[in-house]
Amino acid sequence: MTIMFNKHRPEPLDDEPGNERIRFSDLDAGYPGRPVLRQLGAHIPSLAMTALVGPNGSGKSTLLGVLAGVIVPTSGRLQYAAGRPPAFVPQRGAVGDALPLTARQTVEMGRWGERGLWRPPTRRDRTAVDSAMDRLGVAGLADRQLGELSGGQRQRVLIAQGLAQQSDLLLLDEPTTGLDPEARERITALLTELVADGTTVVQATHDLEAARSADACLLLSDGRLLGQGPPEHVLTPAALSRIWQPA
Ligand SMILES: Nc1ncnc2c1ncn2[C@@H]1O[C@H](COP(=O)(O)OP(=O)(O)OP(=O)(O)O)[C@@H](O)[C@H]1O
Repeated sequence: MTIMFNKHRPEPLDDEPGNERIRFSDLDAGYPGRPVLRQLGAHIPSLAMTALVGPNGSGKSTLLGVLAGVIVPTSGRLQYAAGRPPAFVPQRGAVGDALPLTARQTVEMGRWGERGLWRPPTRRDRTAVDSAMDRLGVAGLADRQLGELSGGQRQRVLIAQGLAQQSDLLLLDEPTTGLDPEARERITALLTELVADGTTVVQATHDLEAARSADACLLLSDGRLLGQGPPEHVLTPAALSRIWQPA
């Protein structure tokens, strides 16, 4: 399983207007020999839900990886308002089914960044894990193997791992993709509650319904930013048909 903690020292915002959690400008990023993001400039509003939207391969996961600090931009500026390092919940498909981990062990991994890999868990760690599992309704699955859980259950365990990191900035890669409507609704409602409780949430999503209910959207196409702002301004029929028109 890839568990990604932000190890880099983030650059602080030079002026703190109070409503921006992350700001980036002229950002280029990608993989060796594969540039993806090109000259992106935008901000992530504080205490709000932001949806990253765009077709397959447009760069949503890459941008999340950059915001999480696990992909280093090749150029540009990336600044964070004061706060905890981000918690990153990767795509469910990126997590191996065959790993011999229980649901609880998976959530406990969320504490590694804070406590270090080899130190025994403290009471604070156990409380953080218990409370994240309760909140996601997965406490009853604690001893079940991750690989034998349903897609929705596994997704909730992964979000609990993110919550156990006790960050005020939660980044999620397609948290509702491939789930049935009930599981989707449950996760969407939980993310909305987290925002109300003071967390800034960013999710990459293919789910236009979820994107329309976000506070802000960044619309990506081919590694470029086509629009940012409230969903009703960004996800217009013209913009959507332009990027999703059949080849
Ligand atoms: N580890 C990697 N190494 C090389 N190229 C990669 C890697 N991961 C992604 N890419 C490429 O980078 C581009 C952007 O991928 P990314 O996963 O960011 O897009 P996405 O919008 O999240 O797509 P999807 O909706 O399919 O998840 C794609 O062309 C992809 O093939």
